[in-house]
Amino acid sequence: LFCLSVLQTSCVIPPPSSCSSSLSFPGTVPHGKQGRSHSLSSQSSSHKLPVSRMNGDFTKMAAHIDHNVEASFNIVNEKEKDKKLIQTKMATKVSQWISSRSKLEALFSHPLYNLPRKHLLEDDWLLKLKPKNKGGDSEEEDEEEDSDKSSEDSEWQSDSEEDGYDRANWTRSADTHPAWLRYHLGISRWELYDRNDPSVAEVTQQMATQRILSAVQKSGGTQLKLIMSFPNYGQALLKPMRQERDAETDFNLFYFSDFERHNAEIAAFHLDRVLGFCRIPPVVGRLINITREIRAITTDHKLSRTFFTSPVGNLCFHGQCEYYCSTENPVCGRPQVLEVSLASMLPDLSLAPRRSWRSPWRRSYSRTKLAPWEKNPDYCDTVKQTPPYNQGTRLVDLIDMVILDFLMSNMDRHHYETFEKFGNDTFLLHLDNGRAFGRHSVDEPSILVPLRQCCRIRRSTLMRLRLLSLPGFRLSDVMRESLSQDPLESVAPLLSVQHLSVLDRRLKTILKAVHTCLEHHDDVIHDDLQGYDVNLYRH
Ligand SMILES: Nc1ncnc2c1ncn2[C@@H]1O[C@H](COP(=O)(O)OP(=O)(O)OP(=O)(O)O)[C@@H](O)[C@H]1O
Ligand SMILES: [Mn+2]
Repeated sequence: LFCLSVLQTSCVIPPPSSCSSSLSFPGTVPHGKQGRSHSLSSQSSSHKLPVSRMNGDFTKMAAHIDHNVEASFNIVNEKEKDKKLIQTKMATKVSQWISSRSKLEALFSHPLYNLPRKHLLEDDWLLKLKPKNKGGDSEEEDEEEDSDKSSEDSEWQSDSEEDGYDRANWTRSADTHPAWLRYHLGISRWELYDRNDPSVAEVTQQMATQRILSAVQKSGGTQLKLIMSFPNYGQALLKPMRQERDAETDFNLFYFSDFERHNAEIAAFHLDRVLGFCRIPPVVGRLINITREIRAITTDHKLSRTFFTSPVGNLCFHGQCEYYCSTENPVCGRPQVLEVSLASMLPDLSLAPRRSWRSPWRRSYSRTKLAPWEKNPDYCDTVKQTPPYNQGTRLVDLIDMVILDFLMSNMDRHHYETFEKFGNDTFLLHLDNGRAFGRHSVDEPSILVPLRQCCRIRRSTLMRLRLLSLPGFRLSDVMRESLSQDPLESVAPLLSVQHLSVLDRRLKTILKAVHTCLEHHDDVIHDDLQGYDVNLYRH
């Protein structure tokens, strides 16, 4: 294997892709980000057991149990009753062991979640470190340069330990970078992050625990959001808890007049990852102290002016924004403690501009008007001929997003974004999921309309959905397990049992819709597994 990037000083054999759209064409040399950023390892900290290991363990354990049962039988041969009792005990043990086996680990070890990675060229990375002024890029020179921090790396340095920020001595070497920077440097044309990149777990862990140094309101969008800053210069987008997490959206409310939910932002990140997309920035839950971690440190005067104590003595604020920023719609602590979601910030727009695309299936956002797709059953025929949906993977990317949205009942996907650098050949960012998981008692069939009208789906997506419908990988089970990693789970489950179980129901509906498509059309499958031995990916 060889390594192309001028940045790297050593090469590691690249691991397979952890996310869906980063498929390589068979026969190409895989070239992963681990080959580019030498401090990154392909081992995930949270998923240590590959399934083959677990299967091995299972066989060993089964053999051990068999042996024990046999031995026990010899001793208690004459006592039929005891024999039955032991048999029952052993059977219970085995079933307990099977049920305690991690379905999530098994899922992420499945070949469909470890497809070979697409061959990445320099232009397929969102960001790159500035090239050196001096010629040459040998390892020795890199080290030499790293030690000579006062010259070329000066712009990465900060001596300012005032205000609580860390002293930053970032060089070209990845191990001097904070986790958020390593995560940013890992963003590629086909995925926002690599599921196995340890920096992603580190970013999440740091957002949940690091000291908060600053909190200011984020402009743009309609609801209250804060940008929080951490000592290592990382930042996160905060959305507060505004209603009980299990409160169902009022049936008389339109989709555009509903509060955002912090738990929906968290659960959406997990769902997107479980579906194998990796298109939502890492999100984590946290309990914050409104006085200490917002009011006392904010330099945002517009925000400071909105704090007040409620009649029952809870500390509240409402900020200033287009909707719901009023004394009638406060964000309140108990009495000062508030549940929030923290989403890792994407690279600044000045470094990585993004393009916002209006969804062709956008709702009318009116109480009376219908959107064009609601009036014309053949609407997709037009979309299919309209750039950028007429070539590349844009249409099936949109269908992936529709599947995510139908599962979590998000009707608010009016726009999606892409990184401008990558033009039309890139993944779609699934930002803003705060209005998802609002109702569990009903499903929203209109969210699935693009799939029904277009009848197109990626083969890899369909196969992963089928996998998630099997008892061994059941979507609700892997989601419960994935969410259990979030710190807020210790307060209360992030998704109630009802919200979890509707995931399985909705998954069935999606598979039925695809089945109906397959019965009536012959170009339903976008074959992104062409050239692969599909049997390898069957279950
Ligand atoms: N993790 C992130 N990093 C950087 N920017 C982000 C992130 N998440 C969202 N944004 C940007 O902030 C804008 C507002 O965020 P978001 O859409 O979540 O808020 P909102 O109040 O729900 O907006 P709207 O009312 O328009 O739906 C988004 O359009 C997006 O460009
Ligand atoms: Mn929104």
